[in-house]
Amino acid sequence: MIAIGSDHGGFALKQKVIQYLEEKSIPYEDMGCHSEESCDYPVFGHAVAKAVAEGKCEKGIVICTTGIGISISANRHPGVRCALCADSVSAKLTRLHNDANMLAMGAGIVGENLALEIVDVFLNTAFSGEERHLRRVQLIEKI
Ligand SMILES: O=C(CO)[C@H](O)[C@H](O)[C@H](O)COP(=O)(O)O
Repeated sequence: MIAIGSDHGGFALKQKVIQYLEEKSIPYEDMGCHSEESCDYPVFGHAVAKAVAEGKCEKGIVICTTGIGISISANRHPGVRCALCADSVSAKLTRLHNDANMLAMGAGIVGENLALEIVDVFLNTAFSGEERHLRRVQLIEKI
């Protein structure tokens, strides 16, 4: 199950990502927002991160205008590793190396086609599991 959320700045792109998830028959939970009316990105960053941190959803996708505020919010949750990606190489490497469990994107930064490519790579790349990467991920959690 993928948790997905955005603020008003990411709403339109969130709907495109949802369309992609539906086309691929990937189950998801839309945690809002539900229109382009102005709202506050931390509300949705926290909601998606909570679902991931509690294990209710395997991964999360969050979108705001820059992707910055919503990723900062998500990364306050222990156990959440939210990667802000604007290219598919970063999306691949953050799965392989960081075992990122959340993806953040900026709707004002990436276009629709690139965003869907990033989502596709993020969801279809497994953590490498290599010892050095595992050790570093464990060190992230050990603050
Ligand atoms: O990018 C964002 C946070 O990092 C948000 O999506 C907002 O768009 C941004 O903070 C600007 O706020 P505004 O209310 O859309 O002017």
